[in-house]
Amino acid sequence: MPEAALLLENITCRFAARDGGQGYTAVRDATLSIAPGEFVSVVGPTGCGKSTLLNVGAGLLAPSSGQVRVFGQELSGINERAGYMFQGEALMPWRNALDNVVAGLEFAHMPRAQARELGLQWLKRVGLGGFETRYPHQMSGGMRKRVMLAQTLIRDPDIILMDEPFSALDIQTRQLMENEVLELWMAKRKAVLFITHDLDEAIAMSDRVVVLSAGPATHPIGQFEIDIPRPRDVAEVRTHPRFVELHQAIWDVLREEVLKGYAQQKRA
Ligand SMILES: Nc1ncnc2c1ncn2[C@@H]1O[C@H](COP(=O)(O)OP(=O)(O)OP(=O)(O)O)[C@@H](O)[C@H]1O
Repeated sequence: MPEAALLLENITCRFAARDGGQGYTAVRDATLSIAPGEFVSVVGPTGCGKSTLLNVGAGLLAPSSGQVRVFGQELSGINERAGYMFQGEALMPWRNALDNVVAGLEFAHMPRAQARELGLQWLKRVGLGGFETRYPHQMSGGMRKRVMLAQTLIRDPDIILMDEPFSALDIQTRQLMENEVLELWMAKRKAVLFITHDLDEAIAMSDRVVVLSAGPATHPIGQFEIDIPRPRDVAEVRTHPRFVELHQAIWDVLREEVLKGYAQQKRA
């Protein structure tokens, strides 16, 4: 078997309580592997620990126990082979689109002219050719997401970590962006870990969907190969008979957890 691009092995994450109380075990003994070139989505009820797992994979959060391996190497510190696209707005408001896109290259000391050239190419690739001098407040939510996408992909990471990147967008813009991500991914075939609470999105995009249990002590409780042919259009694929079948099968596992998660939130 080829080496996993990203392997989270027996990960447990405990958060200390502020008042010196018991603390909270968000994730317990979770194992998750993503092969090179594989697109894996993780779904689970709200607050179950999806972002926590992603942060562990990014090297932003050290697990309480367990191990992270990146192409076979044990990870300590930031995962330099990964690009990370957050849920919220992560653009620097004082920088225009181009300067936001090339920020990572600048930090990596790429010469300015070369970074600029690459930045303009990437802006074009995400449909923002000619918008390089726009500031974040002069762009729509969808345009800002495109800038974030270019900012993530410009460094050509071998692993792409996405945490509900399109959840704030309206449905049409969201589907356009999902198709764009799939197109870019088909061209480069990097390993993707995609976090979402939207099962339709997960099935439409992925090679494999992993279902997490409700918290505390979240861990994977099911995984499903998405054997629907590519290329896929995320809107059209929803009517594919196999999509409907897979949706039913995954929802059967997820439903119970969503109800548990909801009940816990009401108690909190
Ligand atoms: N730094 C922290 N300190 C204490 N508790 C935390 C911390 N980070 C996360 N948690 C808790 O761990 C649990 C999992 O959080 P996480 O953000 O990973 O869930 P999620 O599945 O990504 O949520 P959502 O679906 O709402 O985005 C939550 O109960 C959260 O309150």
